[in-house]
Amino acid sequence: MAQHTLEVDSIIETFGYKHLLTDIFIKCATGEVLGILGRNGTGKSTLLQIIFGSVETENKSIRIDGQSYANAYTAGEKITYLPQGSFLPNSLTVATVIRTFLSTETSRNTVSENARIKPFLKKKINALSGGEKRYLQVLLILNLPTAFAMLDEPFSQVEPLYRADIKSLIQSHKEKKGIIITDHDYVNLMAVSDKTFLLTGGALKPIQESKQLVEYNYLPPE
Ligand SMILES: Nc1ncnc2c1ncn2[C@@H]1O[C@H](COP(=O)(O)OP(=O)(O)OP(=O)(O)O)[C@@H](O)[C@H]1O
Repeated sequence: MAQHTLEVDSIIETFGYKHLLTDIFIKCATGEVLGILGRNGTGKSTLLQIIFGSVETENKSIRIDGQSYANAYTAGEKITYLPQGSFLPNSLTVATVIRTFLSTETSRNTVSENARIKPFLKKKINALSGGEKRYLQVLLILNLPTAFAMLDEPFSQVEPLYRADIKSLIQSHKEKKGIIITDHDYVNLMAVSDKTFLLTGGALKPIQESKQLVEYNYLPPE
């Protein structure tokens, strides 16, 4: 199996007087899931978009397999990003979306045959519930042939049984990818992540156990 490495550092992002990101260092390899927690507005989505290349920043260093990228999304099959909001066109059917989004027969079949998706193939996207849409999007993104996938709130709007499925999907796809996720569901995020970080004060702090989340004022005191 091909091994890939994503290295991120030297990111500086400031909005007005607000220093959002100042001290970021990420190293992610094939087979790893990195989880990023953080309070609302600490910059998690902005960080993922900077890595992807869809948000400009004052300074950054994004390297994949040692090569620097200004806009990693332009670099073919290197990296993909699940945004926080839906990217699915409402007027298309699920079957059409799968055909349009995925280019290989194998990946199309994998998604179409998924037990949760199969009953919806003829439905239009706007007829799916929020959680059904989220599940489909996670499945599409993970089935792209990229070396890295970044998932912004994959558990959002999703019922507990779907969350368990999404955790299994992430676990199975990490065999071939490096995966970075951010979410407010810290229990599922920590369960699926090999390494967890808390984004606070512009920096990523390594988290080994949930009591540190209380110390950093992310979780209320028990
Ligand atoms: N283009 C912009 N101009 C000014 N401020 C911005 C811009 N984009 C983001 N921000 C601010 O940067 C901060 C971080 O936003 P971001 O969406 O990255 O946070 P987040 O950690 O993902 O939050 P949440 O958990 O609520 O999704 C917010 O305070 C937001 O208002």
